[in-house]
Amino acid sequence: MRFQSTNGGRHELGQNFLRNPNTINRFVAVVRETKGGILEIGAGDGAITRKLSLLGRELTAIDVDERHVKRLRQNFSTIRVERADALRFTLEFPVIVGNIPFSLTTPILRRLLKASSWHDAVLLTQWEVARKRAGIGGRTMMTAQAAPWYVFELCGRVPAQHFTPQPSVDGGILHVTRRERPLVPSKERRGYENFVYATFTGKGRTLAQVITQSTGAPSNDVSRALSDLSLTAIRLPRDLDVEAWVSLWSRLARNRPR
Ligand SMILES: C[S@@+](CC[C@H](N)C(=O)[O-])C[C@H]1O[C@@H](n2cnc3c(N)ncnc32)[C@H](O)[C@@H]1O
Repeated sequence: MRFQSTNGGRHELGQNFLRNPNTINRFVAVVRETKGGILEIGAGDGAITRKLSLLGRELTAIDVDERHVKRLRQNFSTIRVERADALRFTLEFPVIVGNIPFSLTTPILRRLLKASSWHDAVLLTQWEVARKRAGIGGRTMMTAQAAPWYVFELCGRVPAQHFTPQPSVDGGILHVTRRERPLVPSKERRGYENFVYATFTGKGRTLAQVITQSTGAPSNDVSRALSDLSLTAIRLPRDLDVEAWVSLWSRLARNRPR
């Protein structure tokens, strides 16, 4: 069935519905391990909503498409259903989940990582995005910036054939957990993020040169820090893990005027 709404067609809304029961169960099994009320983003025709409603927890389902909202309300009388845009709706829920439109992955993730309310997010995103966020094959700048506050875990690959219509790429289940104790004090977050940005975008032939430039620290201090932290073999910022970023921040960048 071709689906139209005042928000645009199926393609614009990223309406790739999950149809594989094993994948739906796998997704909900990750959510089951979390605690507290749940917000489901992009509930669609309720394939995940149905299983979530069996967890016996408070559940709010949103979708931007009014036809889905109408049908969700008819099918799920005990849960709260709202017609809402995931880029605007409140994120004041302990747990945020969803098979989110692939085209909105980055803005939704950015929004989530800025919000302070939730403690777990379970998202079905494009496989490459889920992999990179989880730091497999190198971290993205966004992950490196967020890592002192969040743990990113990859919980499995979802073949494109498990969706209808079939997207051009596989999906991946990403579980993001807020750290109870951040590895960098939250009042230093802006400075830390700037340091990561400056290092990711900095110029230099070696990591030492890049960090010397991004921090303004003397090159001897940078070389000593990299050696003390056993990081001399690392060539690119994306290959630094969260412990390395945090150590470099506290040794070389935190107390330097910028
Ligand atoms: C990939 S489908 C997932 C549907 C269903 N949860 C499933 O897994 O089969 C994404 C859903 O997000 C909805 N959507 C698209 N843009 C949205 C937005 N900005 N805010 C909320 N929902 C949106 C679409 O209408 C669609 O139902």
